[in-house]
Order: sequence, then structure tokens, then C-alpha cells
Amino acid sequence: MSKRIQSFFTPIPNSKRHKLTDEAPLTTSRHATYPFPIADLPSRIAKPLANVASNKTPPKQIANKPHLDLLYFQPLIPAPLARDLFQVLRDELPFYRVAYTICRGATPTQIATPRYTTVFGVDDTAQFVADPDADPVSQVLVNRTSDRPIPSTQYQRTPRPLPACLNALRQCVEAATSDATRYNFCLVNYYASGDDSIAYHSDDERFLGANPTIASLSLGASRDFLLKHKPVGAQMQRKQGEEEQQEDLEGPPLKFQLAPGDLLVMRGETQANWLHSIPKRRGSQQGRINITFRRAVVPAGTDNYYRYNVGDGPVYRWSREAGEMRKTEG
Ligand SMILES: O=C(O)CCC(=O)C(=O)O
Ligand SMILES: [Fe+2]
Repeated sequence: MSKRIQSFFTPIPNSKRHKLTDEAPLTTSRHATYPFPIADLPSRIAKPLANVASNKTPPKQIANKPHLDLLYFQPLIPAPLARDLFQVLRDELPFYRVAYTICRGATPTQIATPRYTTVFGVDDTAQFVADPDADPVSQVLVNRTSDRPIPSTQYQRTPRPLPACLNALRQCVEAATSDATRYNFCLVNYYASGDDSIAYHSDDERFLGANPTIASLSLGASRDFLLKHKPVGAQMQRKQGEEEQQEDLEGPPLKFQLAPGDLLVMRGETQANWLHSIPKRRGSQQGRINITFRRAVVPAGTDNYYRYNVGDGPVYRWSREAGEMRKTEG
């Protein structure tokens, strides 16, 4: 048997992938839509994570510019825990490098997303239900009001339930912000190095409803997060006495160096009025994970998120041996 075939038939036990301690082998989250089982958080992470919200240092509110409303937990997750969490999530999650075509005028342009992405969750019109006696792999998607199974034609790509590791983080973030926001989506970005980035944009899609709250958790390498006001329209220019404010908005972008464990919550009119980005950072070889928690209210959100964060290309998984993302076989 060739080495490659042999290793295919000999799955690496979780205890070997995580030999930082002598903990019991991990349980996994499994689902028909996952390309492979996703390990649950080991108790050395899950236990302290459950207490993070009650022990947190209070966030800073940043609302000193027009339409800006941020809550900054610096950090939410203490450094050693954030480091451990970063490694486990990078090891365990399936990632994609999505390419898609947009039409600029009449010319189709091929766009290659400059980072790895993945997504889990479903909009408010549906939910995953588990038969407590059945294998968790059989969790089914049902209509939230009728309880009827969602037909496979409802979505362009089949939605994936949050694996337990991300669900634990969702609970932690919801408890820390204690503002009654309930998130139904987890979008994960992996910036492999300073060459990976996200261009200026706002997350103000209609499928998130008006003034959405978006919570953004950083793990791994620190990166600059830039915010600039959208071009100010005629309506605002007409108002008297705001010349000074206007000048203020046209100045350099606001810059936050997001460090591991930091949580930045963008609220109120922030998405409607501000753009944000993670610019490239020349020379940085370190990886960073960003997880945004969002609430999509209609199926269009689910279709959009899976199209741009999973797509139709190959699955990547972190290889400890190679120290980089590798395409998985099959
Ligand atoms: O990586 C970050 O901190 C920001 C990510 C982001 O803006 C997004 O995924 O929409
Ligand atoms: Fe964003």
C-alpha cells in the first residue's frame, strides 16, 4: 500500500492533533454538510471560555464621530486562552479560497478573495433541529414557524449548522455584550499572512435588516482595522454648522490594532455610514483568524454568505506538518 493510501486509511486521532495536554480525546461535531468532523473545544478551553463574559473588563464605547457606535473589548478573551483557541480553530475548520465573477459594466471580472473564508449558520426563517436520540449528523433544517423540513431547493447551497466550537464562542460573545442580540451566522476569515486582506466595505446588506449589530472577534496575529466615513451626501452638506464635522470625516481613517482576544462590536448606524478594511501588512508572516457574528433575517442572506464564503472550489485544511493550508483530497 502506498504511503498516501495508507495514511488515507489511518485517520489521525484527535489526541495526536492536540497533544498539548493529556486530556481525554475530543468529541467532534459532525454533519452531512461538513467536509470532515470538526473537533469540539477541549475542556481546557471550553471551561474558562464559559466564564469569560462574567470576568470581563468593561468595554470602551467609541461614539465620538457621527454615526459611529463601537464597543471595544480589549481583550474579551485573555491572551493564553486566545492563543490556544486560535490554534484549535485553525486546525479544525474547513476553509475555502473563493473566486467569483462580477460584471463591471459589460465586462466580466474574475475576483479572487484575498484570504481564506468559511461560514456556518442559517437565517431567521429556518433552524436546525436535532433528534436527541439520533446521530447528531442527522440534524435537519426546518422552517422556524411551520417546523416542516426545508426543501433542498430552498437554498442555492445547503446551510451548515454551527459546530460546537463556534457555538460556544457565539454564546460567549452574546453573554459579554448582553444586549439581547442573538446571532445566527458565524463568518470566519483566515489571513494566512500580511498579504491577505479585506478591502474597504460595509456590512449593510438588506438581509441583515436595518442598523445590524455585528460582533467581530480577533485571534492570532494583530492587524490594523481601518474605518472611514462613507462619502458625505448632499443632505449632510446642506446642514449649517457642520463644516467642521465634515472636515473631521475627511481626515485619515480611524485605526485600531486588533489584537488576539479583542472583540469589536459595530452597532447602530455604523454599517450604514462607515467603511472598514484590513489592509495588507508587508512582511508579516503570521496568521490571523477573524470571526464575525451576525444575524441574517431572510434566505437571501444565507445564499449570499455561502456563495461568497464557501463557494464551489476545493476545501483547505491547516497542515501542522507543512505549517500552511493544504487542499484536502476528494
Ligand atoms: O478581519 C476583520 O477584522 C474584518 C472582517 C470583515 O470586515 C468581514 O468579514 O466583513
Ligand atoms: Fe466587514
